[in-house]
Amino acid sequence: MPNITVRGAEVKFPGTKKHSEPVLALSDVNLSIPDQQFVCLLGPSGCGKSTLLNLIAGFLEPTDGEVLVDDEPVAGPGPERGVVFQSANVFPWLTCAQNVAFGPKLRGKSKAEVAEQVDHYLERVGLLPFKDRLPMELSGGMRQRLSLARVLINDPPILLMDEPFGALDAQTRIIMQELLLELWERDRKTVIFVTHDIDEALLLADRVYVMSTRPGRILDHVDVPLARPRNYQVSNDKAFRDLRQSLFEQLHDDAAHSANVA
Ligand SMILES: Nc1ncnc2c1ncn2[C@@H]1O[C@H](COP(=O)(O)OP(=O)(O)OP(=O)(O)O)[C@@H](O)[C@H]1O
Repeated sequence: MPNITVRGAEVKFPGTKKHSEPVLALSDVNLSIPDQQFVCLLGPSGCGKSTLLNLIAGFLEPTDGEVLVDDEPVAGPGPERGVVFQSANVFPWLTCAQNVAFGPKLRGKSKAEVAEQVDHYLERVGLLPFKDRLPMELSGGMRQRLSLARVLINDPPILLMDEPFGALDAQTRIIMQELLLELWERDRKTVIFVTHDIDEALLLADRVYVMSTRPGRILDHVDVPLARPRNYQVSNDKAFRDLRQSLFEQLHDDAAHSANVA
């Protein structure tokens, strides 16, 4: 089972015609994520959360340092890392069932096996009654469920999620967070989940990594001692409220400090 190590990672984007200065997006980032841990990367907009996730996904290479999965350097995207993006990643011309079948079909699974798996994963995300619908007939939350099913059917041991519920309304967002918790309780995949929402991070994570304003560094990590299984009511716990306050202060102080030195 894989674990993830990021050592001394730096990402510097070269200057472009529009922005002639290079952008130092990440500086000396170190992480060690054991199997089955649910980790949130928490930080303000533009601090480099997506850049860090893209490094681990293998979409980007570090300009310094290294990223290892199961002690092997990451040399590009791989089947053991499933990625869920903020906007639903689905083919609009395929039905829900066809969308979910896409991955296993590509891997040459038999028709019967694919059909059975498609039903199973659509059921798990609550979309089985919509299997013959097109994505445009679904709500935003349902489309994101479909994205999740498309990734889960490939059964990657690692899930990389980039603000997957960021575009959803508050109620749908809670339902999706609880669905993700339920799926995770059963599968215990290693999850790295990007968010700028403190409550979301505390509801979901075993460990929250707090990132600084740009260039992104890991300021701190906080282990979340709240009992599992969790649902949204955990936010009424005193421990939750205390952690929320302390994370808020940490993010606030870092933002104030960088505003003063800017
Ligand atoms: N391809 C790129 N070329 C140049 N600069 C980039 C590129 N991608 C990201 N950046 C810059 O790197 C910094 C970090 O961006 P990133 O998207 O990782 O932040 P983020 O924390 O995920 O932000 P948000 O929460 O708003 O999505 C930003 O200043 C961004 O403008």
